[in-house]
Amino acid sequence: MTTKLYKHDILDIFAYTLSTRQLRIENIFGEQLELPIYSVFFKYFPSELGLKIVAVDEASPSEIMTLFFQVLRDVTAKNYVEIITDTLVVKLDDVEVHSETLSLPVISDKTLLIATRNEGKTREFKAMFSQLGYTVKNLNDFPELPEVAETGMTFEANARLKAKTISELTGEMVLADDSGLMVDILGGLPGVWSARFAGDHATDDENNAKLLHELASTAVSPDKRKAKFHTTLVVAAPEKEPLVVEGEWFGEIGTIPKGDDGFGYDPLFIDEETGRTAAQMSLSQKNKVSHRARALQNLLKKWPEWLKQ
Ligand SMILES: O=P(O)(O)OP(=O)(O)OP(=O)(O)OC[C@H]1O[C@@H](n2cnc3c(O)ncnc32)[C@H](O)[C@@H]1O
Ligand SMILES: [Mg+2]
Repeated sequence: MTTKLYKHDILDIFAYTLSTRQLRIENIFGEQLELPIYSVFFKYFPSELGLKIVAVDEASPSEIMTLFFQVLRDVTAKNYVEIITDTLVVKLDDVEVHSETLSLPVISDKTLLIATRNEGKTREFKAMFSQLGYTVKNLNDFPELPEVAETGMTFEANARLKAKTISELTGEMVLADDSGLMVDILGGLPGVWSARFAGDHATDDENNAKLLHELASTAVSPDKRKAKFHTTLVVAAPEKEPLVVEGEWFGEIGTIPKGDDGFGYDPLFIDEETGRTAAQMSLSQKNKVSHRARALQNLLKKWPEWLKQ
Protein backbone atom coordinates (compact mmCIF):
# COMPACT_ATOMS: atom_id res chain seq x y z
CA MET A 1 0.00 0.00 0.00
CA THR A 2 1.48 3.38 -0.90
CA THR A 3 0.55 6.60 0.84
CA LYS A 4 1.34 9.89 -0.85
CA LEU A 5 2.74 12.72 1.28
CA TYR A 6 1.68 16.15 0.09
CA LYS A 7 2.81 19.67 0.85
CA HIS A 8 0.84 20.10 4.04
CA ASP A 9 2.17 16.74 5.25
CA ILE A 10 5.72 17.93 4.67
CA LEU A 11 4.89 21.20 6.37
CA ASP A 12 3.62 19.26 9.38
CA ILE A 13 6.71 17.09 9.17
CA PHE A 14 8.95 20.12 9.36
CA ALA A 15 6.93 21.44 12.24
CA TYR A 16 7.46 18.07 13.90
CA THR A 17 10.57 16.72 15.64
CA LEU A 18 12.88 19.57 14.71
CA SER A 19 14.89 20.90 17.59
CA THR A 20 17.38 23.27 19.19
CA ARG A 21 17.44 26.33 16.92
CA GLN A 22 14.93 29.13 16.31
CA LEU A 23 13.67 30.22 12.93
CA ARG A 24 11.20 33.01 12.18
CA ILE A 25 8.59 31.48 9.91
CA GLU A 26 5.75 33.45 8.28
CA ASN A 27 2.96 31.33 6.85
CA ILE A 28 1.09 32.37 3.68
CA PHE A 29 -1.18 34.54 5.86
CA GLY A 30 1.82 36.54 7.08
CA GLU A 31 1.50 35.09 10.58
CA GLN A 32 4.88 34.79 12.34
CA LEU A 33 5.58 31.33 13.70
CA GLU A 34 8.49 30.82 16.04
CA LEU A 35 9.41 27.18 15.51
CA PRO A 36 12.23 25.19 17.08
CA ILE A 37 14.08 23.92 14.06
CA TYR A 38 17.49 22.79 12.89
CA SER A 39 19.82 25.62 11.90
CA VAL A 40 19.06 25.14 8.22
CA PHE A 41 18.51 27.66 5.44
CA PHE A 42 15.42 26.52 3.53
CA LYS A 43 16.03 28.18 0.20
CA TYR A 44 14.30 25.23 -1.50
CA PHE A 45 11.04 25.41 0.35
CA PRO A 46 9.38 28.86 0.50
CA SER A 47 7.51 28.84 -2.84
CA GLU A 48 6.54 25.16 -2.80
CA LEU A 49 5.25 25.13 0.73
CA GLY A 50 3.69 28.61 0.68
CA LEU A 51 6.07 29.67 3.43
CA LYS A 52 8.34 32.67 3.74
CA ILE A 53 11.19 31.43 5.89
CA VAL A 54 13.92 33.64 7.30
CA ALA A 55 16.71 31.48 8.66
CA VAL A 56 19.04 32.61 11.42
CA ASP A 57 21.70 30.20 10.28
CA GLU A 58 22.98 29.19 6.87
CA ALA A 59 23.40 25.56 5.84
CA SER A 60 24.04 23.80 2.57
CA PRO A 61 21.74 21.89 0.24
CA SER A 62 23.22 18.59 1.38
CA GLU A 63 22.50 19.49 5.01
CA ILE A 64 18.94 20.37 3.98
CA MET A 65 18.61 16.97 2.35
CA THR A 66 20.10 15.27 5.40
CA LEU A 67 17.61 17.13 7.58
CA PHE A 68 14.77 16.26 5.23
CA PHE A 69 15.47 12.53 5.37
CA GLN A 70 16.14 12.69 9.10
CA VAL A 71 12.76 14.34 9.63
CA LEU A 72 11.00 11.85 7.37
CA ARG A 73 12.64 9.03 9.27
CA ASP A 74 11.64 10.57 12.61
CA VAL A 75 8.05 10.96 11.49
CA THR A 76 7.61 7.70 9.70
CA ALA A 77 9.92 5.82 12.10
CA LYS A 78 11.21 4.09 9.00
CA ASN A 79 14.38 4.28 7.03
CA TYR A 80 13.99 5.17 3.38
CA VAL A 81 14.94 2.16 1.36
CA GLU A 82 15.85 3.70 -1.94
CA ILE A 83 16.22 6.96 -3.75
CA ILE A 84 15.28 6.89 -7.42
CA THR A 85 17.48 9.51 -9.00
CA ASP A 86 15.27 10.94 -11.75
CA THR A 87 12.49 12.62 -9.78
CA LEU A 88 13.57 11.97 -6.23
CA VAL A 89 10.89 9.47 -5.45
CA VAL A 90 11.82 8.48 -1.94
CA LYS A 91 10.22 5.20 -0.95
CA LEU A 92 9.73 4.95 2.80
CA ASP A 93 8.58 1.35 2.90
CA ASP A 94 4.91 2.22 2.42
CA VAL A 95 5.23 5.98 1.98
CA GLU A 96 6.10 7.60 -1.34
CA VAL A 97 7.16 11.25 -1.55
CA HIS A 98 7.04 12.63 -5.09
CA SER A 99 9.39 15.48 -5.85
CA GLU A 100 6.73 17.45 -7.78
CA THR A 101 5.14 18.17 -4.41
CA LEU A 102 8.44 19.52 -3.22
CA SER A 103 10.57 20.48 -6.25
CA LEU A 104 13.62 19.53 -4.24
CA PRO A 105 16.99 19.19 -5.95
CA VAL A 106 17.39 15.73 -7.45
CA ILE A 107 19.64 13.64 -5.30
CA SER A 108 21.49 10.82 -6.94
CA ASP A 109 22.50 7.53 -5.46
CA LYS A 110 26.07 8.06 -4.37
CA THR A 111 28.92 5.65 -3.84
CA LEU A 112 31.76 6.57 -1.55
CA LEU A 113 35.05 4.67 -1.69
CA ILE A 114 36.79 4.38 1.67
CA ALA A 115 40.54 3.73 1.27
CA THR A 116 40.62 1.03 3.92
CA ARG A 117 40.69 -2.74 4.17
CA ASN A 118 39.58 -2.58 7.81
CA GLU A 119 36.08 -4.04 7.92
CA GLY A 120 35.54 -2.75 11.48
CA LYS A 121 35.97 0.84 10.33
CA THR A 122 33.95 0.16 7.17
CA ARG A 123 31.00 -1.15 9.20
CA GLU A 124 30.97 2.11 11.15
CA PHE A 125 31.26 4.26 8.03
CA LYS A 126 28.47 2.29 6.31
CA ALA A 127 26.14 2.99 9.24
CA MET A 128 27.03 6.68 9.21
CA PHE A 129 26.92 7.33 5.45
CA SER A 130 23.84 5.23 4.66
CA GLN A 131 21.82 7.90 6.49
CA LEU A 132 23.04 10.38 3.89
CA GLY A 133 22.06 8.14 0.97
CA TYR A 134 25.62 7.01 0.29
CA THR A 135 26.64 3.45 -0.58
CA VAL A 136 30.04 2.74 0.96
CA LYS A 137 32.66 0.56 -0.72
CA ASN A 138 36.18 -0.21 0.53
CA LEU A 139 39.42 -1.56 -0.92
CA ASN A 140 38.31 -5.15 -0.36
CA ASP A 141 35.77 -4.51 -3.13
CA PHE A 142 38.69 -3.61 -5.43
CA PRO A 143 41.44 -6.22 -4.77
CA GLU A 144 43.34 -4.92 -7.81
CA LEU A 145 44.10 -1.69 -5.93
CA PRO A 146 47.45 -1.72 -4.10
CA GLU A 147 48.17 -1.62 -0.37
CA VAL A 148 49.33 1.92 0.49
CA ALA A 149 52.48 1.86 2.66
CA GLU A 150 51.84 4.02 5.72
CA THR A 151 55.24 5.70 5.80
CA GLY A 152 53.93 8.84 7.49
CA MET A 153 54.85 9.75 11.06
CA THR A 154 51.45 11.31 11.74
CA PHE A 155 47.81 10.25 11.34
CA GLU A 156 47.30 13.09 8.87
CA ALA A 157 50.29 12.12 6.74
CA ASN A 158 49.08 8.52 6.52
CA ALA A 159 45.47 9.47 5.82
CA ARG A 160 46.61 11.88 3.08
CA LEU A 161 48.76 9.13 1.58
CA LYS A 162 45.89 6.62 1.54
CA ALA A 163 43.28 9.06 0.19
CA LYS A 164 45.49 10.71 -2.46
CA THR A 165 46.99 7.46 -3.78
CA ILE A 166 43.62 5.72 -4.22
CA SER A 167 41.92 8.85 -5.58
CA GLU A 168 44.65 9.28 -8.22
CA LEU A 169 44.44 5.60 -9.19
CA THR A 170 40.63 5.53 -9.46
CA GLY A 171 39.85 9.14 -10.44
CA GLU A 172 37.17 9.00 -7.71
CA MET A 173 36.47 11.00 -4.56
CA VAL A 174 37.98 8.88 -1.76
CA LEU A 175 37.79 9.04 2.03
CA ALA A 176 40.67 7.68 4.13
CA ASP A 177 40.83 7.24 7.87
CA ASP A 178 44.05 6.90 9.79
CA SER A 179 43.40 6.26 13.43
CA GLY A 180 44.88 4.77 16.52
CA LEU A 181 45.07 4.53 20.27
CA MET A 182 47.31 6.92 22.21
CA VAL A 183 48.14 5.91 25.79
CA ASP A 184 49.40 8.73 28.03
CA ILE A 185 51.87 6.69 30.10
CA LEU A 186 53.33 5.20 26.89
CA GLY A 187 54.04 8.69 25.57
CA GLY A 188 51.16 8.45 23.09
CA LEU A 189 52.06 4.99 21.80
CA PRO A 190 50.97 2.93 19.94
CA GLY A 191 49.63 5.97 17.93
CA VAL A 192 50.23 5.58 14.20
CA TRP A 193 51.66 2.11 14.91
CA SER A 194 48.40 0.89 16.49
CA ALA A 195 47.72 -1.63 13.73
CA ARG A 196 51.29 -3.00 14.02
CA PHE A 197 51.86 -2.63 17.79
CA ALA A 198 52.59 -6.35 18.25
CA GLY A 199 54.28 -6.73 14.86
CA ASP A 200 53.65 -6.17 11.14
CA HIS A 201 50.77 -8.62 10.75
CA ALA A 202 49.52 -8.54 14.33
CA THR A 203 45.93 -9.48 15.04
CA ASP A 204 43.70 -7.37 17.27
CA ASP A 205 44.12 -9.96 20.06
CA GLU A 206 47.92 -9.79 19.78
CA ASN A 207 47.85 -5.98 19.88
CA ASN A 208 45.58 -6.05 22.93
CA ALA A 209 47.77 -8.57 24.70
CA LYS A 210 50.84 -6.42 24.08
CA LEU A 211 49.02 -3.35 25.39
CA LEU A 212 48.06 -5.17 28.60
CA HIS A 213 51.64 -6.39 28.99
CA GLU A 214 53.12 -2.90 28.45
CA LEU A 215 50.81 -1.44 31.12
CA ALA A 216 50.99 -4.31 33.60
CA SER A 217 54.36 -3.26 34.97
CA THR A 218 53.90 0.51 34.88
CA ALA A 219 50.29 1.48 35.23
CA VAL A 220 48.32 -0.16 37.97
CA SER A 221 45.99 2.64 39.09
CA PRO A 222 43.25 3.79 36.63
CA ASP A 223 44.56 7.38 36.54
CA LYS A 224 47.79 5.96 35.09
CA ARG A 225 45.86 4.24 32.28
CA LYS A 226 44.45 7.34 30.58
CA ALA A 227 44.21 7.07 26.80
CA LYS A 228 42.44 8.45 23.77
CA PHE A 229 41.47 7.25 20.34
CA HIS A 230 42.36 9.56 17.47
CA THR A 231 41.03 9.61 13.90
CA THR A 232 42.13 11.84 11.04
CA LEU A 233 39.86 11.71 7.98
CA VAL A 234 41.01 12.94 4.61
CA VAL A 235 38.77 13.29 1.55
CA ALA A 236 40.69 13.48 -1.73
CA ALA A 237 39.30 14.02 -5.22
CA PRO A 238 40.89 14.84 -8.57
CA GLU A 239 41.63 18.59 -9.08
CA LYS A 240 40.86 19.41 -5.44
CA GLU A 241 42.90 20.18 -2.35
CA PRO A 242 42.28 17.35 0.18
CA LEU A 243 39.84 18.03 3.05
CA VAL A 244 41.32 17.10 6.46
CA VAL A 245 39.38 16.73 9.74
CA GLU A 246 39.97 14.85 12.97
CA GLY A 247 38.21 13.59 16.10
CA GLU A 248 39.25 12.21 19.49
CA TRP A 249 37.63 10.04 22.16
CA PHE A 250 38.93 10.04 25.74
CA GLY A 251 38.96 7.15 28.16
CA GLU A 252 41.29 4.71 29.84
CA ILE A 253 42.67 1.23 29.29
CA GLY A 254 40.93 -1.58 31.15
CA THR A 255 42.75 -4.45 32.82
CA ILE A 256 40.66 -7.18 31.20
CA PRO A 257 38.98 -7.18 27.78
CA LYS A 258 35.19 -6.68 27.97
CA GLY A 259 32.48 -6.75 25.32
CA ASP A 260 32.01 -8.46 21.95
CA ASP A 261 31.16 -5.58 19.63
CA GLY A 262 33.51 -3.27 17.69
CA PHE A 263 37.06 -4.14 16.65
CA GLY A 264 40.75 -3.43 17.43
CA TYR A 265 41.35 -2.11 20.95
CA ASP A 266 37.62 -1.69 21.70
CA PRO A 267 37.51 -4.43 24.39
CA LEU A 268 40.15 -2.56 26.41
CA PHE A 269 39.06 1.06 25.78
CA ILE A 270 36.82 2.31 28.60
CA ASP A 271 34.74 5.34 27.62
CA GLU A 272 35.27 8.11 30.19
CA GLU A 273 31.57 9.08 30.13
CA THR A 274 29.88 5.73 30.61
CA GLY A 275 32.57 3.51 32.10
CA ARG A 276 31.77 0.92 29.44
CA THR A 277 34.30 -0.41 26.98
CA ALA A 278 33.81 0.49 23.31
CA ALA A 279 33.18 -3.21 22.69
CA GLN A 280 30.32 -3.15 25.21
CA MET A 281 28.58 -0.49 23.07
CA SER A 282 26.30 -1.20 20.11
CA LEU A 283 27.34 0.12 16.70
CA SER A 284 24.89 3.01 16.94
CA GLN A 285 25.98 3.87 20.49
CA LYS A 286 29.65 3.91 19.51
CA ASN A 287 28.80 5.87 16.34
CA LYS A 288 27.48 8.66 18.52
CA VAL A 289 30.57 9.18 20.70
CA SER A 290 33.66 7.72 19.00
CA HIS A 291 36.67 9.53 17.55
CA ARG A 292 35.43 8.45 14.09
CA ALA A 293 31.93 9.84 14.72
CA ARG A 294 33.35 13.14 15.96
CA ALA A 295 35.66 13.38 12.97
CA LEU A 296 32.71 12.69 10.66
CA GLN A 297 30.64 15.41 12.34
CA ASN A 298 33.50 17.81 11.64
CA LEU A 299 33.66 16.51 8.07
CA LEU A 300 29.93 17.06 7.43
CA LYS A 301 30.31 20.69 8.52
CA LYS A 302 33.08 21.35 5.98
CA TRP A 303 32.16 18.93 3.18
CA PRO A 304 29.45 20.97 1.41
CA GLU A 305 31.79 23.99 1.02
CA TRP A 306 34.66 21.72 -0.05
CA LEU A 307 32.45 20.06 -2.70
CA LYS A 308 31.84 23.47 -4.25
CA GLN A 309 35.64 24.05 -4.72
O1 LIG B 1 44.83 1.54 7.23
P1 LIG B 1 43.46 0.94 7.03
O2 LIG B 1 43.35 0.10 5.80
O3 LIG B 1 42.38 1.95 7.17
O4 LIG B 1 43.22 -0.11 8.23
P2 LIG B 1 44.08 -0.26 9.56
O5 LIG B 1 43.43 -1.27 10.42
O6 LIG B 1 45.51 -0.42 9.21
O7 LIG B 1 43.85 1.16 10.28
P3 LIG B 1 44.93 2.22 10.72
O8 LIG B 1 46.11 2.19 9.84
O9 LIG B 1 44.16 3.49 10.86
O10 LIG B 1 45.33 1.66 12.16
C1 LIG B 1 44.41 1.87 13.16
C2 LIG B 1 44.46 0.76 14.15
O11 LIG B 1 44.04 1.35 15.38
C3 LIG B 1 42.99 0.60 15.92
N1 LIG B 1 41.72 1.32 15.85
C4 LIG B 1 41.41 2.33 15.02
N2 LIG B 1 40.14 2.75 15.24
C5 LIG B 1 39.65 1.93 16.21
C6 LIG B 1 38.41 1.82 16.87
O12 LIG B 1 37.40 2.60 16.55
N3 LIG B 1 38.26 0.88 17.83
C7 LIG B 1 39.30 0.06 18.15
N4 LIG B 1 40.51 0.09 17.58
C8 LIG B 1 40.68 1.02 16.62
C9 LIG B 1 42.87 -0.67 15.11
O13 LIG B 1 43.66 -1.68 15.67
C10 LIG B 1 43.44 -0.29 13.76
O14 LIG B 1 44.02 -1.41 13.16
MG1 LIG C 1 46.55 1.02 8.26
